[in-house]
Amino acid sequence: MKVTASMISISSTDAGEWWLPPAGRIEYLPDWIQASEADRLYQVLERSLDWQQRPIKLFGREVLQPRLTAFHGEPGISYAYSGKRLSATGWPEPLLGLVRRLNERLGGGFNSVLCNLYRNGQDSMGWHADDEAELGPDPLIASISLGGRRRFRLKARSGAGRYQFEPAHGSLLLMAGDLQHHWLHEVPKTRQAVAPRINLTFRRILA
Ligand SMILES: O=C(O)CCC(=O)C(=O)O
Ligand SMILES: [Fe+2]
Repeated sequence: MKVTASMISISSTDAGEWWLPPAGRIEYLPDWIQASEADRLYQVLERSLDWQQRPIKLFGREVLQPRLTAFHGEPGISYAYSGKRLSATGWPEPLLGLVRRLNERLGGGFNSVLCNLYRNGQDSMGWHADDEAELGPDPLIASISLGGRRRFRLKARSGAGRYQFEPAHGSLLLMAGDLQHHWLHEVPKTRQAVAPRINLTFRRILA
């Protein structure tokens, strides 16, 4: 981990757990999925999920999200996201294997996954916290990255700190504790040539 004045860069090969002051925990596991399995997963997911560029409400206006998304999970689970409600219809095969493994190893009770496909450097996700009421007060979010490397940044709501790193192909990032109360995260646009990236954020949506 490289520390500069206001920015902490976590090397993407460093496995570890960090407590972010004043509160919140992240844990990064670069080799959660073996490279050959991660390659296969990327290809299957890119080909088989129903990727769509969905509209969101931004300052009262409808605009298209700058990325493609898909939502899956136990039938009946739905998720209100940026003014839209997404409904799950079940687990396609490759996602079922992943959620079972996460639930066995982490006990997170994950019942849904929001899938993001960043087609190029112009696709992005703006500053936000995963703090919807239906995730409960201190959600555990399990975020798997596949494909190209993109910058993932965290900034304290108080302005007191920033972290950034580039989650590796096949890596798992956990966001836990009261992280979402004190920190925002984003995947910024970049002018660099970057390969497409899939990110899967597994969540437990409370009834
Ligand atoms: O693509 C990422 O790494 C972040 C995704 C994310 O923050 C989300 O889906 O809420
Ligand atoms: Fe998020």
